[in-house]
Amino acid sequence: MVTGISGPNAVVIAGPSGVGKGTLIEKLRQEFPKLFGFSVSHTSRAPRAGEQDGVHYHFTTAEKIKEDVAAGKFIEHAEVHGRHYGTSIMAVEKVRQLGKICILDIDVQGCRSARAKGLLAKYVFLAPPSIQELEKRLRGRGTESEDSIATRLGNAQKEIDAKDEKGLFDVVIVNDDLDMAYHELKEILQTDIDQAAKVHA
Ligand SMILES: Nc1ncnc2c1ncn2[C@@H]1O[C@H](COP(=O)(O)OP(=O)(O)OP(=O)(O)O)[C@@H](O)[C@H]1O
Repeated sequence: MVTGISGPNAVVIAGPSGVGKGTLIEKLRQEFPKLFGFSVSHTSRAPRAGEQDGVHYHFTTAEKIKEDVAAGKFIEHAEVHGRHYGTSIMAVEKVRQLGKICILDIDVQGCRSARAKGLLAKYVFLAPPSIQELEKRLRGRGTESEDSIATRLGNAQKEIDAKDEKGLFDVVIVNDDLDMAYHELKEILQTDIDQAAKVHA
């Protein structure tokens, strides 16, 4: 259970790849540069040139991450090519202590885990107007291979089905018109934005 009493709650944004999570997060950060922050993840991979411990990542060992995951200290974790990554409850709590709204861009499984850990947050699901439009956005972004687009679309329906899971999301926003979706997102976060704005006035 996250116990921080001061500072705004976090915001969890989930939704299929290509729906526009990054785009909306960027809009929030541009409009409110001081009010939003990201948690620093843990990783067992070695730092790259210029990467600072505690800034870009908390660099640690696979054993320590596994131990902390077992102890329930992580909201989500994954092993990718033998390297461990994860978001600790403490890392999210640190952002709150700075008076900022911590943005978590995580998948549905990560949301379930965050809920189970009692992470205080607004849980937002971002849905595409249709699968066809999602495909169009993934292609339009120009970052994915055909294989990658197929994988992402294959995963999308399962993610979208989770939007109605009882007790998981506080709100579902359909990202059809970008400005309207952004307006809805800000409305959901208004209390937290006001709280963070007081700290950073
Ligand atoms: N409302 C919208 N209408 C049309 N295009 C949009 C809209 N929102 C986002 N896009 C475009 O769709 C593409 C995918 O958006 P974005 O990269 O933000 O998705 P994402 O959910 O963050 O994906 P990923 O999970 O793969 O990082 C981008 O090219 C973006 O400009």
